[in-house]
Amino acid sequence: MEREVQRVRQAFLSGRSRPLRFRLQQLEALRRMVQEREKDILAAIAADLCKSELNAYSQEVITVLGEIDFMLENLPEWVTAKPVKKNLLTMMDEAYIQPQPLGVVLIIGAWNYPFVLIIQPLIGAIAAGNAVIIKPSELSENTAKTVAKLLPQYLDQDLYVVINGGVEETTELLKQRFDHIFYTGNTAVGKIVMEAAAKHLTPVTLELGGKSPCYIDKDCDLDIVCRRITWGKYMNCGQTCIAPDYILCEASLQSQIVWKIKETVKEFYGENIKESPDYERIINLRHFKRILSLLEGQKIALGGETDEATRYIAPTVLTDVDPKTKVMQEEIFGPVLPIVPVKNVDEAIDFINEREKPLALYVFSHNHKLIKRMIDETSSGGVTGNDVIMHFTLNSFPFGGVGSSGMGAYHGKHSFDTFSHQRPCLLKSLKREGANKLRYPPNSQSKVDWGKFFLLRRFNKEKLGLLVLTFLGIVAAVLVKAGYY
Ligand SMILES: NC(=O)c1ccc[n+]([C@@H]2O[C@H](COP(=O)([O-])OP(=O)(O)OC[C@H]3O[C@@H](n4cnc5c(N)ncnc54)[C@H](O)[C@@H]3O)[C@@H](O)[C@H]2O)c1
Ligand SMILES: CC(C)=CCC/C(C)=C/CC/C(C)=C/C=O
Repeated sequence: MEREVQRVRQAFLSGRSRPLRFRLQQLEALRRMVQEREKDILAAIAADLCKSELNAYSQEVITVLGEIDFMLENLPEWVTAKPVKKNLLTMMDEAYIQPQPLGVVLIIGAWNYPFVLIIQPLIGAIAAGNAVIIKPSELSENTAKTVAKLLPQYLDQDLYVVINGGVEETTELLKQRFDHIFYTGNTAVGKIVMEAAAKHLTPVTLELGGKSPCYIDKDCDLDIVCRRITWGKYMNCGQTCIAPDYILCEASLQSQIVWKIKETVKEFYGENIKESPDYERIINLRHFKRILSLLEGQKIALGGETDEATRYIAPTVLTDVDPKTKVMQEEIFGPVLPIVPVKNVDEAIDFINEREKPLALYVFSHNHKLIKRMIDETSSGGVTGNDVIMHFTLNSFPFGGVGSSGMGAYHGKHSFDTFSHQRPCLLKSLKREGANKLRYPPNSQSKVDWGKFFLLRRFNKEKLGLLVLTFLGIVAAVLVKAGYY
């Protein structure tokens, strides 16, 4: 492991990942890989998650292709140095911010969207000029193997390396020194990753999970609300980090919500859900049993049918759920939707704020003010009003959690920034030493006064004013040089 990381570091130190042209070439090669090997990629995802190729394409491949195109279009602008505002002391100097790669980045992926969750951060890391080690999830082993086979056929083999393995290999990997670790997965392992990173003072991005609430106001169109929630909750069989985890609403809305979700489930997946190509399965038996245990003692208003042999759990809704029960204590990550009755929006806001900060928050209402209030008075990684999931699709948004749902963010320019160091560069001349004397010892009251003038005074930005100030600066420099101070 150590040798492998060392090999990638040597490749980074060769400097070849840095030129813009190289980054663009690698991103184009990655796009070619996705386009030419689409069938292999879709087959692998399908095998891992019992997902139709159409769904794998729309949920994972489109996102990746969109992200690559966005990078190719914008990267030339992002990599250029950006001049910054100057003060009177640096007026004649060159001051700019130069984004630079961090070095060797480790990307650890999760199994539930096994392709996009490693390739989307990879795109950002390549765009920012880094070398990358990718550790896909061992639970989605078909995608892990496919990515390990395909990447070296298209990308630089020393700069971008896939290492497959489970807990043992990841633990070994985490002992190595990286310049950034980007981890996607559960919060408990997030803490392990952060602890390992702390040993080398390595910065981390943690894309974690949580219980994302969904508040339904009585002033809304329940048909549309329930269709959107059904889509977001049961997509990927509920195994989506930003799926609505539970519903908060007035008790009287529950029966209508159950009825409308039932109708929508029929519309989406037909009479025999097990035969629908659009309904996936639970990733493994451990998760299957974990999800079943959440149903114990609950009032099942819809679904509840299961089949252990195929790890099938029907789209399920629970009503009148007691917040103290197990289903409300952990992220569900399966097709089970509890409804917790609350009296009103005030109680919903308190309910959300009494718990860990979620990765996403959803609120449905015709009342725009109520939506704004919910946003103002709560915290979550992201929010979508009157829909679910959709904030994920906008790459102008930073995607990430807050508090226990994660730290840092990515997508589009945010990925580029995450994997870059914004290096401040000030280039002075060895001339104009007169003005510099102001800061050299021995100090004096008049030097302090000039220092205050140069550094603390706020001026309006009119050009004329600046000219006057520059003139004053020159006079001060001349006076200092001539020894008047
Ligand atoms: N925020 C996001 O973008 C996002 C996306 C997907 C999933 N998630 C969250 O991830 C969770 C589901 O994923 P998961 O954690 O079951 O995925 P997982 O089991 O695939 O684990 C994630 C990664 O952590 C590694 N890992 C597991 N145990 C480890 C250990 N002890 N030490 C070191 N590494 C270890 C695995 O090898 C894997 O690569 C949910 O909580 C979900 O909300 C978040
Ligand atoms: C809008 C469509 C068709 C797809 C969105 C795909 C999606 C929800 C991807 C999720 C990726 C992600 C961060 C998953 C977390 O578990």
